[in-house]
Amino acid sequence: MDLANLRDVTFTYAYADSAALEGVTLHLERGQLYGVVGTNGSGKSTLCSLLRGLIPHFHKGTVEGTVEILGRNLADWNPAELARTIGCVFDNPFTQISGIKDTVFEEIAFGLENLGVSRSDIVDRVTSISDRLGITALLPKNPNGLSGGQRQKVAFASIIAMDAEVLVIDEPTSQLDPQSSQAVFEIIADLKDRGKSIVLVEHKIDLMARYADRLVVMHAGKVVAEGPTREILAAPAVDAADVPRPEVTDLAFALESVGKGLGTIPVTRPQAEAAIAARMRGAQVHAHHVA
Ligand SMILES: Nc1ncnc2c1ncn2[C@@H]1O[C@H](COP(=O)(O)OP(=O)(O)OP(=O)(O)O)[C@@H](O)[C@H]1O
Repeated sequence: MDLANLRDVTFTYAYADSAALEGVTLHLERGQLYGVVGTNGSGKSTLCSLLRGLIPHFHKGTVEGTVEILGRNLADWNPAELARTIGCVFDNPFTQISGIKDTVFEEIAFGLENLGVSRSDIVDRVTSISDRLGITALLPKNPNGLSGGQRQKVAFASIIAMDAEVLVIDEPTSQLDPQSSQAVFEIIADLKDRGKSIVLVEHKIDLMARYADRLVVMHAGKVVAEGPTREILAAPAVDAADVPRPEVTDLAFALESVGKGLGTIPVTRPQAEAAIAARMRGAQVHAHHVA
């Protein structure tokens, strides 16, 4: 069964003059980490809201076309059941924190209590995710006194702790420092390795290049490309959508344009290092033959 099938979907928010999604046809499989990239306003968050069923129940507007989530038409899902099946981290951590809990621990535990998880399981899950995110020291604190980045980690931890089958994650690292961003990506990659299906919106292209299995490229409400990350980052659709490439990819293209190509287009630093090492070995062998 597929994660999602969208066929010719157009969505216009109530009172908006133009469509936020336009003629989107997209097939998402389970067990993959999909990265969604595109400039501001290209429709990434709207796509997340649709996959999570917030459109059209919460965000009003007109949906045309067909949306199937886990083999079931979106309209046939019970919203509460969909919420349990698909965990969603929103791009604004300020709206995701409940504001009714006195400690970070209770904030992260909140969703688990609603699911009826036992107290000992709650303690295990909250301590384990907090440890991985480096927020153990925050657990006794009041959530209202946290910095933006700390809030973002708590919002992320609250959703991850719930262990949903599918995760839709919108810009989880927008307020995080580089080490914390990396930790968040590693947690997401581990979840994928444990069989979860993940749709992740993120602007940090180097992290996307390293961790996403496949990329969905959006531009002006349309999906303009979808495919394996390395292939997509080398494709012209990325330029047309104004999405930046990783620096190592730009560098490889620049070398190619002056006739000194690496013979491959890397999208991560380890790939670039391997390509350069192979090129240097080739040059040494050549020099040896010439001598
Ligand atoms: N609640 C809303 N009501 C009306 N229009 C909206 C609403 N939310 C988003 N839009 C519009 O829909 C379009 C797509 O917005 P969306 O938030 O999906 O883009 P995005 O790619 O997630 O952008 P960003 O990178 O800035 O988060 C934009 O033109 C935006 O102005």
